[in-house]
Amino acid sequence: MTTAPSLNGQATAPRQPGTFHVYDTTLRDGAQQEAMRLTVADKLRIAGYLDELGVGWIEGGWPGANPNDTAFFAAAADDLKLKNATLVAFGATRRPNGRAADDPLVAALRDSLASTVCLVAKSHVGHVERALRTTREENLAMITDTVSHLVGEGRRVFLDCEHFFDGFRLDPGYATEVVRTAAQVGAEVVVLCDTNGGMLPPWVGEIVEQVAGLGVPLGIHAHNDTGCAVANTLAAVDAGAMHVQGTINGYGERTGNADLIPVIANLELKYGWDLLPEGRLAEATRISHAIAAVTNVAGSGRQPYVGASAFAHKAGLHASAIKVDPNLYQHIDPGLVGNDMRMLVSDMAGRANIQIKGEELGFDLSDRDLAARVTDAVKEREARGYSYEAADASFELLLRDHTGGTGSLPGDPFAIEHWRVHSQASSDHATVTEATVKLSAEGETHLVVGEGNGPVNALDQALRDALIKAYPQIAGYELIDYKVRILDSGHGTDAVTRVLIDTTDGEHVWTTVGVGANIIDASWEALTDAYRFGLIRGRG
Ligand SMILES: CC(=O)SCCNC(=O)CCNC(=O)[C@H](O)C(C)(C)COP(=O)(O)OP(=O)(O)OC[C@H]1O[C@@H](n2cnc3c(N)ncnc32)[C@H](O)[C@@H]1OP(=O)(O)O
Ligand SMILES: CC(=O)C(=O)O
Repeated sequence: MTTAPSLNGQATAPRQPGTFHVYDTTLRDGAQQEAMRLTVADKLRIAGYLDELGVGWIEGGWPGANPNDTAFFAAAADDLKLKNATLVAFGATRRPNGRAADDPLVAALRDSLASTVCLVAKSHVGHVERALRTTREENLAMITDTVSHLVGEGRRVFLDCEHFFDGFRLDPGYATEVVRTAAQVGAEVVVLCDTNGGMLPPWVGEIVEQVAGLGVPLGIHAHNDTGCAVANTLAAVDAGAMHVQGTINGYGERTGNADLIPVIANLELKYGWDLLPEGRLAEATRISHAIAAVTNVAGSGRQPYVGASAFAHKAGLHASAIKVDPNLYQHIDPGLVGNDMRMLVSDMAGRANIQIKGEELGFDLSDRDLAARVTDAVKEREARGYSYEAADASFELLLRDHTGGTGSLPGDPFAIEHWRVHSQASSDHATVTEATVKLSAEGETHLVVGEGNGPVNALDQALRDALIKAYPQIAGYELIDYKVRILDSGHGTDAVTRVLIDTTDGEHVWTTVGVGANIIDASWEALTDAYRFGLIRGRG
């Protein structure tokens, strides 16, 4: 373990495993994200992934608040076998002027059978008086009664102080009293929450440092409304917090919570602390993407550490230095978080991008002149509207043309003689589209007519029927996506059009691009390249 410098230039104290909590709230606060709806089965799968990642605590939801969360805790008690993590039930302090022992929502926490409970409590006088509509004293009594009741029932208790930072700025004495009270009656960690997400790192650091003087183990729960949730979390840690809360992919209410993966990765890779079990950080990218597949809410490609673009390089100057040493333009080795470096090909590419990408695809572009010719061709075609960043297969065909059919892509599988397409209205006013394609393949000529629900569909049908005679494997190809983008929309109906087509053979997916003033020309180019690429690669 190394000791890394903190922002103020002082050495950050290394923490030993076990003394620091990594607490995930994807299943509770993450599920508060707009349009997120997790079933019990989804929650069980996500809990499994979180356990694999190696977080210490998984907040599973609020039993008693809705049937789904109550059912999740029942299912978890039966089926969830966690190896690393402890499952936590979330809930609120009892209602004002009652008894925790009689409160139905506190009963649901007990009934959840979770060994650890995280209670949310008010720490902002405005919320006590206006939202809870009770007195400051009664709020402290609610905390005292609920924490001691659950501790008495054998539960470990953490306490989330809602709106702590705003509350502290308004009335530091009362906010501090809430922390002291909770700790005195048995809360193991008191978590300071930036519920409205309006804080900035220096403000968080200053307040946490003051509260840390109490000697109570502190946690941090930061929302991302200023775009500072991860930075605020680190500021709290620098000031003494020993428990970080966050969600995978930063899911959560409004703009989300602190994204737990960058929080962990920063603490492990920049501060040099060991937080996850050995080797688990290298699973972060896979697990982030697997959880996104379950939530059906994709993470951003630009997510730090785990995003598809996190180590993608587009600019020529970057690529030329990366050829010498990837570390010159990367803050870490992507493999440390299970991600990969990607080289992008576009009009911002220089020779180095083309050489690195070509090498990745099995082409020898070490000849400077050849690499320069391909670079020029890419720039010239991108200026006309092609986009090779999104269409690896078309880039591979372009490389093949420039390397004379050598490398991994030998000769052309078919030659088009001509094609035409026409649509006409039938007697019942439906539009019928027919396409004719004549091509030669494997020494034979095929003339085929196809019908479709539109010109592109009819052309695809005719092309497929013509090729299938020579290449039966085409039956296994499927066009899975077709995207059209108008490039100079100011031109109206005579604008240049870019078409991107995704094709699969059931195992691989490849993307081809076509460009033209005529949408059918653009589609035809992307379509023929899709079949050409699949057939050539199938031979290799
Ligand atoms: C900052 C956070 O994200 S905390 C987590 C928030 N998550 C959720 O709210 C999701 C789950 N919530 C729910 O399903 C519901 O709000 C329930 C079941 C908890 C409560 O539902 P209802 O009884 O219909 O009350 P409602 O939601 O309208 O209002 C919340 C009540 O809790 C009270 N309350 C708010 N915070 C607390 C607290 N820390 N301790 C005790 N009571 C509280 C409010 O004063 C209000 O009381 P009232 O019923 O006397 O007006
Ligand atoms: C508890 C919580 O989710 C918050 O204060 O944001």
